[in-house]
Amino acid sequence: MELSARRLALDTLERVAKGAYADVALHQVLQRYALHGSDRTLVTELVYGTIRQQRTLDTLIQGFCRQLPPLPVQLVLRLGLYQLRYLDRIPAHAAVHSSVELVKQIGLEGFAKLVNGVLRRYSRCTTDPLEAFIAHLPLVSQLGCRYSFPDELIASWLERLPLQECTALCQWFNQPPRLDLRLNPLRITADQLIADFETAGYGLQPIPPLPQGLVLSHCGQSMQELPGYAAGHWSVQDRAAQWVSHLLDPQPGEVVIDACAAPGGKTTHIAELMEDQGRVIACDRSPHRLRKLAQNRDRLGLKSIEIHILDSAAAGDFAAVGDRVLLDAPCSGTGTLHRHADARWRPLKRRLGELLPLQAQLLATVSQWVKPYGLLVYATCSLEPAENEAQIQQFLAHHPQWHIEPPPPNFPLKAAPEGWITVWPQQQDMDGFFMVRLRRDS
Ligand SMILES: C[S@@+](CC[C@H](N)C(=O)[O-])C[C@H]1O[C@@H](n2cnc3c(N)ncnc32)[C@H](O)[C@@H]1O
Repeated sequence: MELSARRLALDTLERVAKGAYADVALHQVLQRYALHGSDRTLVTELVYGTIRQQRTLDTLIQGFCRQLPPLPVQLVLRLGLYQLRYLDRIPAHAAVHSSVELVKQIGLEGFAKLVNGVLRRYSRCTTDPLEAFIAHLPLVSQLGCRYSFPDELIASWLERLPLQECTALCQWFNQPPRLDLRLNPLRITADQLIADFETAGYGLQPIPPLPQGLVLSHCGQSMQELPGYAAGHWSVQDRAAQWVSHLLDPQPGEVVIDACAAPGGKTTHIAELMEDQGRVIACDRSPHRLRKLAQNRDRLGLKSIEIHILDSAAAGDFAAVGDRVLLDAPCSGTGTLHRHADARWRPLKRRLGELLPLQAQLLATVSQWVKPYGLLVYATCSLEPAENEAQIQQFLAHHPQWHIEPPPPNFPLKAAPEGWITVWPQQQDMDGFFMVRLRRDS
């Protein structure tokens, strides 16, 4: 059974190598073969782990082989080395044997000796061979190979963090993501939800001082199989993302516009905080993602959310309509690299070239949706200053009728002197985020 799990992991990795998103490719495989329990866990771990550690694994492969083998063999080697290096529960002989069998199974038996040789040499090493392979590289590339990140991300972090912090950030992003839930107070109490999970064999702990936040101790199941999902008792949302809606602080009866709303994590939180009273206008340009928002809204039983398919960068539809507006902008996602195993490999500079003008245009347009003296919250799950601090400075320079309103003094996330909040994962043990409140003066 374990061998077939590895074969499915290999098939998924091949699809990702051809350009598929890792989560989409994995989801399709898990669905098609109806995998459950330990097989599901193993395939997920092998796929995400191998993609995440790709640069480290390739550095090892290059160190052991004179030239890189063809891609399918390289993928088998990555999988084998991943098991040897990162998975304590798989004995070395099993990792080597199953990799040799795997390369035979895909019709490349001519490479069985190479796979056997590389994995055996690695498993016999008494010290980590990686350090010798990277010793001659500059510091940025050494860190990139050791923690498996592209040089451009490491270089960007080193501009703002001391070496020790940068290392801690890399290590934090290489941990499997934790699962935070947000309970729906309109449907259930925290005590009841914790009791329901306990009955089903799961530990659920509150996350003080976050009012609706709960952390799940472990999860081998898909979300839908956990207690109370279909009944709308909770949503999945990281604690950092939950703080964004608290910074917005929507009140019952208000008009609140979520300009980039899908799939609705924050929209539904906003409606819950408003006790489902008032008007929550959820806009997004992606009909597919908005369908997910509609499903979440209906599952959670929220009536105050209306959905609009539109380009929020262009639309003037809601001039001075919102008491509060949230712009949870499309961004590089460099604060959530642990959640999307392949995200770190998307070229940052090229992505910023597309995102920065879009974010600026979105800010310019949706700021007009705020009533005089109303509030706008700008948020990203990025750690890149160009998408965050610089974007806000540029907005304020061109919009003198706006100013930053720092969070209230009792707000648990500490703000910079400028009034914005940057959440560094390695310091605060939550997703990386940027959030800021802007007040319209007139
Ligand atoms: C960071 S995600 C939003 C996540 C969402 N707020 C949540 O908490 O679930 C950014 C969203 O912006 C949307 N988007 C990108 N460009 C847009 C535009 N010009 N107009 C409206 N939505 C846009 C994307 O489709 C995506 O759903």
